[in-house]
Parts: sequence; structure tokens; C-alpha cells
Amino acid sequence: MLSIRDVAVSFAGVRALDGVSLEAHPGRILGLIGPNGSGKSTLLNVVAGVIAPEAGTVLLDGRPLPAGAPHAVAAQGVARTFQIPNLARRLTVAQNMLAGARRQPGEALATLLFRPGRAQRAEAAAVRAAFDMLDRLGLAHLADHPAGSLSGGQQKLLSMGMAMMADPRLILLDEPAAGVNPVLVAHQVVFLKAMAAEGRTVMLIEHNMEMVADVCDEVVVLDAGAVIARGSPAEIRRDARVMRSYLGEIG
Ligand SMILES: Nc1ncnc2c1ncn2[C@@H]1O[C@H](COP(=O)(O)OP(=O)(O)OP(=O)(O)O)[C@@H](O)[C@H]1O
Repeated sequence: MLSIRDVAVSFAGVRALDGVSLEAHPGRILGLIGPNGSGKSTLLNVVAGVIAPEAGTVLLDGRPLPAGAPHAVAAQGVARTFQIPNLARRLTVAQNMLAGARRQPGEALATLLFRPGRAQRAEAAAVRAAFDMLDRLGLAHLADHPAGSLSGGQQKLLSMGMAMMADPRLILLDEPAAGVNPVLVAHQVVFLKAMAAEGRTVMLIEHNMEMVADVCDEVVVLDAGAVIARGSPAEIRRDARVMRSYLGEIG
């Protein structure tokens, strides 16, 4: 379980997060919504260890996640995607997917020198896992294409798969549906539900309210750096305060 407790962040004296607390549970998908500038990305960056909060803690399964140390946070089983996918555009789709795999034993020099068979087996398993993931995402037919030649939506799907290759306990997604056509959003929905069904905790920032309603078990609404509502997607749609702060975007 992810527990965010009383997290506060300021930028040059401006409060971006003002004592935010929330919980996200394994096997469930939590949506984080709110108007532009309400602090959603900042909160994601705190959890991912990119921003060290000036107050508050983030716990994963009861243990504090290191603050301001993204690699250490990733090593605890936290993966994320970005608004703009972080891909090696000239490498193939399959090579990108492989790069998402958790450090393989083959990368350790000692293993390579003294246990070459083990390193080879691990590499073969990683290649299989990468192709399985491409299959799940409906991208297998593009395996040999440069990642940069994919559509924006396909790149977002690829980056989701890459994040999943590390077998994370917690996955953080920043606007996966933005600029993506409805067919690929439907792929994302199926994929995210499957990830949650495997017992992972999923937290996503999303402006696409149709996707939020479709995929999220629970929604937390931020406004001006504070949580103003939480509940099921249906409850959030009925919340008058949310409607007031968020009317233009909730549709
Ligand atoms: N690196 C930064 N330096 C200064 N101010 C920042 C920085 N990052 C965010 N902010 C400010 O913090 C507040 C919260 O921003 P944040 O990006 O977290 O909001 P958001 O809800 O993710 O917005 P959006 O939906 O537009 O992505 C905003 O007022 C923003 O201008």
C-alpha cells in the first residue's frame, strides 16, 4: 500500500502541495485529478523521488520511500511513465522494451565472467519477457521499427510496457491518455486493469474523465495543492465542490 502523509512542497515561496495525504491500495487504480497547476505532477514527482518534500512522508508497504532519490525509489519497486514518453527514438521498439527490464544478472561482470550460462539464460528470459509484453500491448508487429516512428499513442503504450518490465509494486502514470486516440486509450484501459488485477498499485494523473470513470476504483481531487474530495468516480462527479473547481474540464 502507498501512504502519502502530510506532504508539503513549495516552489520559490509558492505552495504547490499543502499537506496532502492519501492512500493507494494494491490491486486498485487510483485516479489523481484536478485543474491545471493543482499539484498533481508535483505529487507524482514526490512519490517517484524526483522532488524531496519539505514536510511529510511517503510509505510503501509501511516503509518510507527515500526522498529525492529516484533511483533508490525505483529500486523499491516503483515505476513511472512521463507525459512525454522517455524513449530511445532510434532504437527499435523491442530494444526499448528490453531496456525497461530490471537489471539482469548478465549485467554484473562477475556473473558474466564466472557464470556465463546463467547470464545467457537471464538474457534469453528478458528477451522473451519483452516480446510477451509487446504482444500484450498489441505492438509485437512493430518490434523491429524504430521507436521514434510510432504514433504518439503507441509510444505511450510502449512506455507503459517498459515501466511494467521492471515488475513494479507501484506504477505511476502521468496523463497516459493525453493526445491518444480512443482505440489506443481502450488498449491502455485493458492493460492497466490487468496490471491492477496482478496485485500492483496503480496511480494515474488523467484529464480524460471518460478514462478515469472507466478505469479508476477511487479518485482523489486536488485543488491548489490540497485534497478537496475523494471517492468513487461516480461520487466525484456528484461532488458540488469538485464541479465548482473543475467544471470546465469535467464536462
Ligand atoms: N519546477 C517548478 N518551479 C516552480 N514552480 C513549479 C515547478 N513545478 C511546478 N510548479 C508550480 O507548482 C504548482 C503545481 O504544479 P503541477 O505541475 O504539480 O500541477 P499539475 O496539477 O500537475 O498541473 P497540470 O495539470 O497542468 O500538469 C503550479 O503552480 C506550478 O506552476
